Amino acid sequence: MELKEYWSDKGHSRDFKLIRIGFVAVRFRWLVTLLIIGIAGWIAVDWWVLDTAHFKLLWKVRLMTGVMLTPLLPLSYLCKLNRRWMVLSLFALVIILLLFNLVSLWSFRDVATMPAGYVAFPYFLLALLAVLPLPIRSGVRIAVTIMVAVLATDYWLDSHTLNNGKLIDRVWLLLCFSLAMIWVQTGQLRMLMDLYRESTRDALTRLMNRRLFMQQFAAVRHDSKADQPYTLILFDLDKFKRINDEHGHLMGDEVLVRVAMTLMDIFGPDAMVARYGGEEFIVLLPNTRLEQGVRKAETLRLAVESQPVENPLDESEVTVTLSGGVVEGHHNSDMTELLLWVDEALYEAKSQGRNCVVAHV
Ligand SMILES: Nc1nc2c(ncn2[C@@H]2O[C@H](COP(=O)(O)OP(=O)(O)OP(=O)(O)O)[C@@H](O)[C@H]2O)c(=O)[nH]1
Repeated sequence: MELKEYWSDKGHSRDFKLIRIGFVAVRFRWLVTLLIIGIAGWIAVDWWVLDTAHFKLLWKVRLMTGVMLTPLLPLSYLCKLNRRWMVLSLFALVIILLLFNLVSLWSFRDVATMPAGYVAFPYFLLALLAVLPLPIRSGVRIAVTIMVAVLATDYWLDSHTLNNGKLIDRVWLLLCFSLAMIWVQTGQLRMLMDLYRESTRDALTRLMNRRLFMQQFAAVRHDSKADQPYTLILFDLDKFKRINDEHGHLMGDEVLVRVAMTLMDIFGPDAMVARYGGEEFIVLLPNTRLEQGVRKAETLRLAVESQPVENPLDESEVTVTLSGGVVEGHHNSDMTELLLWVDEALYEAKSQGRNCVVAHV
């Protein structure tokens, strides 16, 4: 995992972004529910520990905060669909809670006599936000917003000076909590990413699996413009059963891994390469015409044929060949039909004696 994957979600795949946002939305909803209950429920503690005049002011502030937080519950369902909504909801949550903190601290007037539980709210908030699997950049933004707001509140309510021991203690403690929050958030992001990779990658070749490929295929088809065709190529290793039978399954596995690496080398990062089935590989080339797709498929076929695979056990070598079918798709093409046609083209290549590429026209 690269550092930039932790830093921001820019490099994340569209599919993973949606999954992460869905995950954040559910946790966000629970967080808001917990805060509404907790902030309103604390009225009982206020009644117990505060004098009547103070209590009469603070219970209204608590109820008002609960009311302001409530619209975030339905908003969390929109977050699931769109990153902007998620950012907006998180921002609204932090601002409402910082306002609550400001009014609650202001209501004490004399900061020196304030009970510890009330001063601890910003730390509690940082701890709660750690449950969200956010990239470091988002965590830093949240931490900076909370830190600036808390220090400004302190400055305004307390001594009106920045040269004050208590303020330095506050900064130090806020920094520690912020770092802990970012550390836990990144850990959650990493866990989510690992789980996602395990569920979308083929265990042997590390190519994307069929499930993810079909999602990506649907997305490319949906996004492609009328004048931007894409090409689908289906490859199948020739007489692969014989390799397994004559050289063992370990060698068969080695062949699959080597072919997967050659596929990645030839088609590059813009193509979507997946293991479609046992010894079948599928490639989607966005913004590519049929002739270009056929040329690329030929390049791959020649590369595989010219690179014998070494047996990891006895260092003998096996020459492998594959056949391919190619089809061109458009934004209004039917996915099932395209898959059927590419399969027919591959079948035709097998019928023509294997080790060749056939285009569906
Ligand atoms: N080693 C290994 N073999 C696999 C794997 N997945 C599928 N196979 C084998 O792939 C073989 C596919 O054989 P067939 O479908 O008969 O096709 P073929 O021998 O390639 O013949 P043609 O496709 O007609 O050229 C079977 O023997 C499967 O056991 C795998 O992950 N590892």
